Amino acid sequence: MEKIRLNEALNAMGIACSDPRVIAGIHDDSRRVGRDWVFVARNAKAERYIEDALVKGAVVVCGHIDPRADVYAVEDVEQVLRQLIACCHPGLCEHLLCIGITGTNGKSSTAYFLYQCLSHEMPCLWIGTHHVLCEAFQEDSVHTTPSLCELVRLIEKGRDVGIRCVIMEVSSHAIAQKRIAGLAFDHILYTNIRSDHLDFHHCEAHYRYTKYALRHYRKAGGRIIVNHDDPRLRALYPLVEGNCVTYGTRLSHFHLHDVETVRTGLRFSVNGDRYETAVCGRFQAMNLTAVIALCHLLAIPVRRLQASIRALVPLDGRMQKVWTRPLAFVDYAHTASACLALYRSVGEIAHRRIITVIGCGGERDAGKRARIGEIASSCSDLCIFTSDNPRGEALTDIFAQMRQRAQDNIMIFEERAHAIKFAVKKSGNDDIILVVGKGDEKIQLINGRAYAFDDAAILCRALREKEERA
Ligand SMILES: CC(=O)N[C@H]1[C@@H](OP(=O)(O)OP(=O)(O)OC[C@H]2O[C@@H](n3ccc(=O)[nH]c3=O)[C@H](O)[C@@H]2O)O[C@H](CO)[C@@H](O)[C@@H]1O[C@H](C)C(=O)N[C@@H](C)C(=O)N[C@H](CCC(=O)O)C(=O)O
Ligand SMILES: Nc1ncnc2c1ncn2[C@@H]1O[C@H](COP(=O)(O)OP(=O)(O)OP(=O)(O)O)[C@@H](O)[C@H]1O
Ligand SMILES: N[C@H](CCC[C@H](N)C(=O)O)C(=O)O
Repeated sequence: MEKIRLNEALNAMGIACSDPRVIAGIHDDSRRVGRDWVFVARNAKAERYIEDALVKGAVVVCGHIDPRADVYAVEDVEQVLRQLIACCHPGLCEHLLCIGITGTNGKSSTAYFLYQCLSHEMPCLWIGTHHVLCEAFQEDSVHTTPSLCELVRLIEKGRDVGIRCVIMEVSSHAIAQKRIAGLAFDHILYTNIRSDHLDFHHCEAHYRYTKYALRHYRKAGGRIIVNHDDPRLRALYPLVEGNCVTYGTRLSHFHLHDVETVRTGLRFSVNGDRYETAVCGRFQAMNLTAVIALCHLLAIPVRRLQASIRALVPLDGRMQKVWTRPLAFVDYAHTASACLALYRSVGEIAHRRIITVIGCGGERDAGKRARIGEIASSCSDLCIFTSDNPRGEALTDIFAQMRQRAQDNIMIFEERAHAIKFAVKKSGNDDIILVVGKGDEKIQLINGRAYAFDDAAILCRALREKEERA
């Protein structure tokens, strides 16, 4: 961080200030600030924490005139926040290899695989939905892409421990809310664009064009790595003037072929080179092809890549096999397209029946619930609808929407743990049990409270108890 005086920084933005203290840091959360920090209260809710920040010795920037000393009123808080960060953290991404990953499904899987492959080459930092991870430290995440202030904090923290590469998942919310303002990526990778978050974006075109807008955050010469199978991504080509590198099962720069689902994971070829991995799920072959394309751009030899992919540790909660007889998986599909990919992958494994436990999150895109209910019930022999982070919504409303186009093989258990136990009770040794929607989440959010909850642990316990009883 540069040594910038408060008066210099604010005066440069036309804000009167004569305070010459050196800015120690900038944050929009009062819990993160200390002496000589700038706390930027971005909205009315945040203004409740002005006193908290002042007590800690911070100065405050907010959108309302406030008579207290050390509080500066500005017209456009968001813009001042971005300018302050640009001024105190110039070139945040310089001398770092920065890779942004976006798409409806597969961001975390792709990012984690890439993190593992690139960590053999240089120290990396992965910023994603559930984890911020590098060799020196690990933090839990709340969002797929943290706020701008948190991103700056994490990248600076990573720089302090010597990371040379940042792999970041970028959500559409983050692009729309400019959480990545001032960041620049060497390469941007698109997994796929389907439908999600229409509660926030209101229409698919807005969602899609928001995702496309990530292209503006490229460093000069940066490449865009695109899933060529996806027609919504092919529409991106004219916008990026020949800077695309394509991958997919259609004719592409990195052509995926001969995918085999085996009991031990996957085998597949890219441009004639054979890869094998313990990662499960046909959909992961596409994510891995994206990783291979990117590693190729970084001049990593195929031999080394084959070895890295053979050694990959799967990401918990993504078609995670937790039991073998019956076969039981935990998966994080929470969009209709992810559900389709999941059932396609599972369908390739020999089985008698498929028993699914699934729910849809509250206070998220309600428009996807009917389609998810339809897919899950029509692809299962028995389908149990249950809770998945209802947040502040009534479960009865969520179930009503999930049932709209569902088959008549559904049952409803409000308690997710009961639903899982019931699925286990009904299963036979040759069946497949799928527990879908929460992946490796460790909490269940109900009415503003977070309760400890772990699909994999509950499923394993129920299966173990059943086995012991038998
Ligand atoms: C609609 C939306 O984007 N809301 C975001 C917004 O909420 P908010 O303004 O209501 O925040 P709040 O938590 O009530 O707090 C108000 C303010 O007080 C501040 N505060 C709070 C407490 C305190 O002690 N001191 C303090 O200063 C907070 O930093 C915040 O600035 O600002 C908060 C702080 O940055 C975000 O956590 C919050 O994301 C909400 C919770 C959210 O869940 N967003 C989801 C939809 C989201 O962004 N999801 C995507 C997922 C995409 C995907 O993976 O597919 C994501 O990027 O993760
Ligand atoms: N390439 C893909 N195509 C279709 N579905 C996929 C693909 N990759 C993953 N999925 C599905 O999406 C689920 C979530 O995967 P992952 O966490 O990698 O995606 P994500 O985009 O990071 O999700 P989130 O938006 O919640 O962060 C998986 O469990 C699987 O069901
Ligand atoms: N990153 C996604 C995850 C949703 C997962 C599902 N379990 C839910 O809570 O809706 C989101 O926040 O929209």
